[in-house]
Amino acid sequence: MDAVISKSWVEGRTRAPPSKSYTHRAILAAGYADGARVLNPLVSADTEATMRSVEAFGGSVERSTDADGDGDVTALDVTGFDGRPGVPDDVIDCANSGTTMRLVTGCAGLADGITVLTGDGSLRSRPQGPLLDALDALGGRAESTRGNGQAPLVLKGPTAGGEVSIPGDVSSQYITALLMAGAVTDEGVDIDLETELKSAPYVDITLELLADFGVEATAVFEGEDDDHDTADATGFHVDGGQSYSPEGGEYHVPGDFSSISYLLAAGAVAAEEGASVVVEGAVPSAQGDTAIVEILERMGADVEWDREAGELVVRASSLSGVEVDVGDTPDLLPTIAVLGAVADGETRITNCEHVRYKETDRVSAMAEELGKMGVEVTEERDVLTVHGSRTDLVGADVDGRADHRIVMSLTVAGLVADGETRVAGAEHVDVSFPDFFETLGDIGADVDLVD
Ligand SMILES: O=C(O)C1=C[C@@H](OP(=O)(O)O)[C@@H](O)[C@H](O)C1
Ligand SMILES: C=C(OP(=O)(O)O)C(=O)O
Repeated sequence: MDAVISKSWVEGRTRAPPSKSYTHRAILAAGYADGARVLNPLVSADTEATMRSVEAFGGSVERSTDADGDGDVTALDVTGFDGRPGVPDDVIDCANSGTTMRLVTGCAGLADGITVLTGDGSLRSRPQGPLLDALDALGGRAESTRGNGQAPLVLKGPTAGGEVSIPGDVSSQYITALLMAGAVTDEGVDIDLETELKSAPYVDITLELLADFGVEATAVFEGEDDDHDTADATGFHVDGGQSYSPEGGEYHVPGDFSSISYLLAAGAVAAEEGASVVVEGAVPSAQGDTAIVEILERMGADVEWDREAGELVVRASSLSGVEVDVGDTPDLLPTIAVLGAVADGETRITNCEHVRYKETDRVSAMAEELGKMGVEVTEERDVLTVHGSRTDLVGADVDGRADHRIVMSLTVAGLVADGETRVAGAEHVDVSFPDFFETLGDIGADVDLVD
């Protein structure tokens, strides 16, 4: 399916979809528990892969829908496997979801037998090697069928826990996987980081959610580190023998700031003079991607965040290029690249090598696709520089690379490009923001979906 976008103004009130990262963790944590009710879940292709996984280990997931009959899922009632996952009857298909594959690898390490994980072509090309080595070091067995550190994966437990060392600059999801599983091992898990940690706020999300499920895990710091920024951690620790149990038996998922970034970007670049876009459901949480608010401010955008009300307002703004380090916030790169294309001057996106290990190499993808729209972009291994100017953007046929974030960010670029922009692979928004096109349409974007 293609999305065909014409230059348009946006204005109005909209709502953030629930967080993908919190939903994955909440479903799996409920699986590790006796069970729990997950309120305001994101139901998307990726989180459905995590639901299937919990079911494969012996749990169940029931959906409750709105009384108004619109089919919106308001809660997931998860029956858990209480820290002891069973051996799955079949291969688990993690589809396009890196989070599912990594977090479920940790869980598979607890099962007394073999678990096989696979996924789509993109997921089968992403790096799993360090996590497989960690599981081996903990006394389990973990193999890539092709011996290249990529899925399909064959995993054998059970592991009792122990000490592992792992790089921190490939994926923080390895740490999340080991902490979530480590809490229900006999001995607990000590993780020593071999390199600096990238995507650190995602580990903060994990620590926050674990605490809400009554599980204690901590970052380890060396020396005189007073500010205790997780990005500076040298390791992590979780005691074994813990039980997952959220207060009141339920957990509420906050709005998703990676998804919000497209709505804010749309408002900043395509709201008419005097008009605004308001995003509800923007409550503070551990999400690193809340940085989009500060990035927009630095670019000169007129944006206000009422944290108490969970409401963001952005107005028509003229933007200037800035330098942004995305070490903590890899998922913002496509949004920032588009903002940079519209802004005057140079936007340098630094510390971005790990953004190449996503659904696609997003550094190259944004350089090439924005290039097709007339934008001058310079790509280095760890830096993407966008030489922006609103007047340079021209509509073009671009490829969403079967990657939800590339599709959504190029759609936002299409709102300000001269002429028609056609983004191939529009259906992939179902990974994190299934209602993306409807939401944009509701605030005035001229977008048609065509087969
Ligand atoms: O743990 C998570 O929920 C995520 C961690 C990040 O990945 P890496 O840690 O692999 O950078 C992020 O890019 C991904 O979208 C979600
Ligand atoms: C990289 C992403 O997710 P995952 O790693 O779960 O595939 C993403 O949502 O941008």
